[in-house]
Amino acid sequence: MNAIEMKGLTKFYGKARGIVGLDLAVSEGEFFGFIGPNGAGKSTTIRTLLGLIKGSGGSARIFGKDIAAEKNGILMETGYMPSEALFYPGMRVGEVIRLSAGLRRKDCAVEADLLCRRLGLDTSKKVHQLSFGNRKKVSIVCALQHQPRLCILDEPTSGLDPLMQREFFEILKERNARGATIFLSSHVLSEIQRNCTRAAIIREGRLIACGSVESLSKTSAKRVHVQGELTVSTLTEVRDLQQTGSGASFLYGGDIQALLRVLSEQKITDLTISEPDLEEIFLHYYLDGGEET
Ligand SMILES: Nc1ncnc2c1ncn2[C@@H]1O[C@H](COP(=O)(O)OP(=O)(O)OP(=O)(O)O)[C@@H](O)[C@H]1O
Repeated sequence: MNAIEMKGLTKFYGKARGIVGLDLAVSEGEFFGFIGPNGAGKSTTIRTLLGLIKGSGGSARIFGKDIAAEKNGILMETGYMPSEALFYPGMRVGEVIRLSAGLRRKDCAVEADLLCRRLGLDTSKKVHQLSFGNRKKVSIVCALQHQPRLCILDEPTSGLDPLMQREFFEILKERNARGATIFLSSHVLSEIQRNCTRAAIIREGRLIACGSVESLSKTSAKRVHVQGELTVSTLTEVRDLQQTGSGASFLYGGDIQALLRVLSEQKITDLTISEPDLEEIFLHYYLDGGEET
């Protein structure tokens, strides 16, 4: 069963583009990454998907239910963590967490306590006195305490220190191992590469790639490191050219024979051609125009 299904999902803010014609399906049990730079449309996608803002076209389903018709039922089995961590000022952390559990009409006290201990969150503090990172922890507890079937997390790790990020992903992996579907938006490609099995890339409101993290890394672009004197001006499809002390490094998306011909005519002493990592794939899709899906 698909945990998430979008067909032609579109949102315009007046005349301004939010997202256009998104087709995306995420199967139940997946750990899915949603990648895009600032303003690409990640939050708009998530908010439209959850019915928090009204779409301008297309449809969205969660566990087969139409978001427009069955919003309350869907929200009961979904945990949503927004990218901002905003709460009513003056409330204590424990009160915010209990209020959030109350919205689900569920006693989540045991799980909330466990999450707070794992994240090192002091429930007696007032939320407005917390740092951004600690407010993000409150959001995590609110999103996960009712042990939802689907966790939709919008840039969840921004503001968390590296130790907390590690603990957070441990928690998500445990949930995922128990069957929960994780849908996570991020700019941090290394965390998508480490944790997700599939991912989609969004650019200017449109999906430009979707597939296993492994297959996304296998685009035509290669990372080329060369030692020695190098001129690549005769080659097209060269991106992200960086001169290093003794050579150069660049992303190459063109014909490999043309590359080898150019390199063979130059005074190079060493050559490495490797698969780019997700960080570099992202550059390929954004600098190069990428490959449309
Ligand atoms: N309330 C709004 N009114 C008008 N335009 C909006 C509104 N919210 C978002 N947009 C526009 O929609 C587009 C997508 O924004 P969105 O916040 O979804 O991107 P994002 O990928 O989540 O970005 P970020 O990583 O910065 O959070 C942007 O061009 C943005 O300016």
